[in-house]
Amino acid sequence: MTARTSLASWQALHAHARQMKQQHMNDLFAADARRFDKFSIQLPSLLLDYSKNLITEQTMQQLLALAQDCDISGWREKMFTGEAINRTENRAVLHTPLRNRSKTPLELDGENITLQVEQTLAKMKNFSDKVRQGHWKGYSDKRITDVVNIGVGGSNLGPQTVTEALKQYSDNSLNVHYVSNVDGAQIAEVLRPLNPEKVLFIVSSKTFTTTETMTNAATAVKWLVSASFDEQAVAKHFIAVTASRDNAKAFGIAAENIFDMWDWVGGRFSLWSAIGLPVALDLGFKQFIELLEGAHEMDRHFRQAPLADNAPVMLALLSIWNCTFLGAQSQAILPYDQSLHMLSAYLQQAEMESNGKSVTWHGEPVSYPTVPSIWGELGINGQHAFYQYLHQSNNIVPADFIGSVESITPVRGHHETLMANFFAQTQALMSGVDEAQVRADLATKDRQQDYIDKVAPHKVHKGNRPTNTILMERITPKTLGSLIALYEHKIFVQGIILQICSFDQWGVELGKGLASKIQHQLETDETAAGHDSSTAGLISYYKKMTSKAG
Ligand SMILES: O=P(O)(O)OC[C@H]1O[C@](O)(CO)[C@@H](O)[C@@H]1O
Repeated sequence: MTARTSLASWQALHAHARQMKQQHMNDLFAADARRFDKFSIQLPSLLLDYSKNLITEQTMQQLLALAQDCDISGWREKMFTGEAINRTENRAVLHTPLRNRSKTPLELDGENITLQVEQTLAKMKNFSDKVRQGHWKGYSDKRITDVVNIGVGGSNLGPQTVTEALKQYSDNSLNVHYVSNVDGAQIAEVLRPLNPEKVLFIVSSKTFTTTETMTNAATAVKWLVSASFDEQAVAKHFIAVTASRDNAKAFGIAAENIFDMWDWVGGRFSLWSAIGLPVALDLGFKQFIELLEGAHEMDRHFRQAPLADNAPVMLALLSIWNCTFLGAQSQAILPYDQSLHMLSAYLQQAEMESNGKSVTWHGEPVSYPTVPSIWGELGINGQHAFYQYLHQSNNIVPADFIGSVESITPVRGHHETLMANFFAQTQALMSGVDEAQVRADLATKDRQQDYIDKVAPHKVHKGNRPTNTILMERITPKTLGSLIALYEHKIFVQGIILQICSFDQWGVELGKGLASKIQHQLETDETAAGHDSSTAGLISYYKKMTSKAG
């Protein structure tokens, strides 16, 4: 297969990038009154405006040529039809059938995937209805009031991001809590106010081997049994979501309390599977289905829209343009809607665990930057914290601004203030203000010349900082489903163009292995052998201090 760098479209983009670095977006906007119309895409759930990027029509044509050379359409079909595109693990990548509300039949290795998905959804419906309606009883025959999801990474971030985003849609039948950190402080804090008789634990782990999750789950079992004095209580208070029934059963979860997921669903793409059960418990099954419908709507757009009008494809191409060709190293996710306060953490895992890699599909070193580091915060909080850096540092940080036309929780006067900032920031990042303007402005304020000379350079904003604006109609289960699926497909397209294996995560294994060896050394008298002097020194110091404290 041709290396990306030897494609004519790739080389042409490099040459074009050199020219574009000399351009300013202000001039591009001045030269073309139709820039917004040309560089925006309107979908039922959202509007994507990407006109505030350092692009021209030629840039977009060249990026689309690259997408075609990389056979995005072909790879997209391979994903949707279940080819084993997760090469290193030889697995299909099938999060899309989890939300295929058209229920299009799909077979994989002789198994009817659609049927398996529908059966699990039916089990989720029965279970969530039963718990929400108070028919599922704890060991002392009391109804469940609190649900604690124990899981980490993809088994936590998806459902928690959605639960937080859709709080306003909950009827508060149940309180849903999340425990992900193995720092005992978190589980202790979550359990402290809860009544064991009324708590249901969901142990969510695709592998059912993740140390942090298993440690938290074991603590939860002890907490329950020490209150109920009955090992049998576990069957009424613990359920599991996993691709490993055997591991869940070995842990002590009753077979009928296990919800299946499958190896063809990646952890960070698993929100749509039974991993989303806390969402169904919190909001009701109907709203969980609406979330799936929103994602399915985006799947259809991604699969059917021509590449030039395809929102996920555009987001991916622009990220590659900004990072691989123009040299940006990080990207900010800046939601202005309070409900999306966990979105940047969610997308951090989705993009960085997928594409933060440095060898190609063929195991050769990649010779170009792959994906940026993803970070972010609610926009308004960011404005009063790190936006200084976005506006005036020497590093260019492309940013996605995400806001809603309508607030879910309208409070008179607030939304306009919020959205005025939302629109102002992308404008300021794009247009900036040059020294002549700064000086003219200070002069109109009757400032002394020596003050103007001193301050003017500090007030210059170079502008020309790329942003995408995603304007949602309103955050609902459906539009949120679409938004998340938009980014999932963006990540897929990035991976194909950059020739990265997006669906494995070998990079998390090395640390896991070392931690288990070190844990043994912490818990026993074994000396901290087999480490570099820094790690050995730290472990010895820790052991000395804990033995003093003990
Ligand atoms: O669901 P599991 O198997 O507990 O894994 C949790 C998370 O851990 C990771 O494997 C990374 O350590 C993620 O990919 C995954 O989402």
